[in-house]
Parts: sequence; structure tokens; C-alpha cells
Amino acid sequence: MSSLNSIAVLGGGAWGTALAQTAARAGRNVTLWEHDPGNAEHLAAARESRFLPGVTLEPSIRVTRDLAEAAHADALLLVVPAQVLRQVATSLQPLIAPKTPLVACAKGIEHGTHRFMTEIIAECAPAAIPAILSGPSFAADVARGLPTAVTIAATDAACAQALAQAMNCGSFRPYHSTDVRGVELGGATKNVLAIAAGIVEGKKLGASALAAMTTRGFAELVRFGRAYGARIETMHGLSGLGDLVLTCGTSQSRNFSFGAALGRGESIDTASHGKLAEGFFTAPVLMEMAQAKGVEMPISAAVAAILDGKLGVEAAIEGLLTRPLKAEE
Ligand SMILES: NC(=O)C1=CN([C@@H]2O[C@H](COP(=O)(O)OP(=O)(O)OC[C@H]3O[C@@H](n4cnc5c(N)ncnc54)[C@H](O)[C@@H]3O)[C@@H](O)[C@H]2O)C=CC1
Ligand SMILES: O=C(CO)COP(=O)(O)O
Repeated sequence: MSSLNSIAVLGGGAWGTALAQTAARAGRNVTLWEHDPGNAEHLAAARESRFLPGVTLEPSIRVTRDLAEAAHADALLLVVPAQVLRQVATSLQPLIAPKTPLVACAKGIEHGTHRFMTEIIAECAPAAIPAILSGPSFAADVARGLPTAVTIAATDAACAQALAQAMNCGSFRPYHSTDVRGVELGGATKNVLAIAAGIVEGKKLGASALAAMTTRGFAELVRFGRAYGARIETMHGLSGLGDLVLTCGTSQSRNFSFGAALGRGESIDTASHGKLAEGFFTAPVLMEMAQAKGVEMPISAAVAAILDGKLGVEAAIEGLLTRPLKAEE
């Protein structure tokens, strides 16, 4: 695949803004598309995103609300919440050139259809090359130019390599992979586990409990990944273990913060404090998919039951601790 000189980022939220900054620093010609008129106006006029205050847009980034203008880019990054990715991919379908890489940067699984992000792209924009970018990377860190490594996967190895090359700037190091399913599955699953980790923090259960939760959570991620076709080395990599460790360890994660608020006794309705916690949306789908293949995921199941209002936090903790003893696997 020839080099990708222009990049369009669709979504001027926290992560979209950070990735636009990265692509601009990597020397690409960058267009940042934002659907919301107020947010787009703020991006264009103040040169900062409402979702990432204090970060000034690189001067070369062009802000637009015109999807057709953004669709001209050599590669497009879809940086919107997982549950609206279908809507954006569908709108793009008539506008893009054949074989344009469309890179999902959302972490989730679609409600109702159980589709992973690249499956939605393949369905809605069949002429595109679907890809996924995921890994341990907080938008605020990336936007500030702090060192970060992620994985970019596409079934077409040359495409994954070209995307990694296009997004590589001094501080942002993308590895490439062809294990699309493994990369997207890790990012979706870890968000649910990060809510559990937050609950441990909010309930003040201690550092030992947090380490146990993260480790047994990883065992669930690996079991789920095996059932859905992920490679083991991917689950041990940046987009699996790496992102799990990141988001299970700090309140910088919105999923972790959401769980911590639940652990402190806040209601499900207010615990996100208006921020996007993708694990809230992924938890029920993850459970449906785990049950469909008989995958045992007790921590994720407890999170899903808490979020569904079927189980209290205290009862969930007691339930996990009193499960029959078993061999470690
Ligand atoms: N913030 C972070 O540190 C990271 C976020 N991600 C993932 O990126 C995805 C987006 O997250 P953030 O940018 O952080 O969220 P955000 O809440 O900061 O921004 C969401 C963006 O989506 C746009 N949007 C919402 N509804 C839309 C619609 N119907 N059509 C078009 N655009 C719409 C918003 O206007 C906004 O630009 C999530 O799946 C998240 O898990 C991944 C890695 C890091
Ligand atoms: O995915 C992320 C970092 O890799 C961001 O995590 P949160 O969505 O929980 O803030």
C-alpha cells in the first residue's frame, strides 16, 4: 500500500482530538470532522476540544462539519462512541474511494447485533479496508505528547503497516498486527473489567484485592478471546493486558472512575458524571456473547448484574469471594 499522506479524524471528542494532534505531529495533512455544530464551532474558533480542555490544536489541523470533505483523506479514523459507529460508517459509504482504510478507534461491541467494530465497518462500507487502533493510551497523555504505544490491526498486513507508519510521531509508537479480532476484543472487554477495578477502589478493598481482580479479570479476557478467535499473543500485548493494566489502575480512566463512584455508593444514573464509560454499554453485550459460547466470566457478570440493577455491590463482592474453590487457569 502506498503511503498515507492525509488523515481524517471523525469525532472531535477527547480521543479524536488526541489522534488528530498525533497525526499532525507525524506530518500528515489532517482534517478533524465533528458532527455537533456547537462542538465544531468551538474546535474551529477556540482551537481546543470541549472534551480535552487546555489542549491547543496543532495549527495545521483543519476542522470541518462536511463529511464529504473529510472522506477525501487517504485514511479515516472513526473516533466516536461504539454505539454510533454504524451511523458514521453508513454515512461514509457513498463518499469514500474504494480500498480506503477505515480505522475504528472505539472500544466496544454493538448492542443487539453483537458486532465488533470492524465487522460494522465491513458491513456498512464494504469497499473500505477495515482496521482497528487500540492500546493503553489516555487521550490527555497522547495529546500532551507523552510516550504511548498502541496496536493497529488490519487483515491486510501492508495496510496495518502503512497506518502504523502514518501515525508514528516521536512520542506515539504504533505496532502493527493482522489479529483484528484480538485487538478489538481486548479494548472492549477491559472497559467492563475497569469498572470492577473501580468498584474495588471505591469500596476501599485494598491493593491486594485490586491485583487479584485485575489478574482474574485478565483470565476472563483470555477465555473470551479464545472463544471468539483472538490470538494469545495479542491478548498478552498492548491492546489486551496493556490496556487492562492501565485502566484498572487509575482514576484517569472514566470506566474506573465510574466503578469507583458506584463503590462509594453513588447511583448508576449519576456515577459517570456525564463522561463516556463504554464499559457500561459493553457489559450486557459481553455477557450475552459469553453465555452464547459458554465462557465463564464471573467478574464481568457481576458488573453486568450491578449495572442492570439486579445485584448490589456488597452482594456481588460476597458472591465472587464465596464461589467454589477451583484450580487456577
Ligand atoms: N478518551 C480516551 O482516552 C480514549 C478513548 N477511546 C475510545 O474512543 C471512543 C470515543 O471516546 P472519546 O473521544 O474519549 O469520547 P468523548 O465523549 O470525548 O467524544 C465523543 C465524540 O463522539 C461524537 N459523537 C457522539 N455522538 C455522535 C454521533 N451520533 N455521530 C457522530 N459523532 C458523535 C461527539 O461529538 C464527540 O466528538 C470510545 O469508544 C472510547 O472508548 C480509546 C482510547 C482512549
Ligand atoms: O481506553 C482508554 C485508555 O486506553 C481510555 O479509558 P477510559 O475510556 O476508561 O477513560
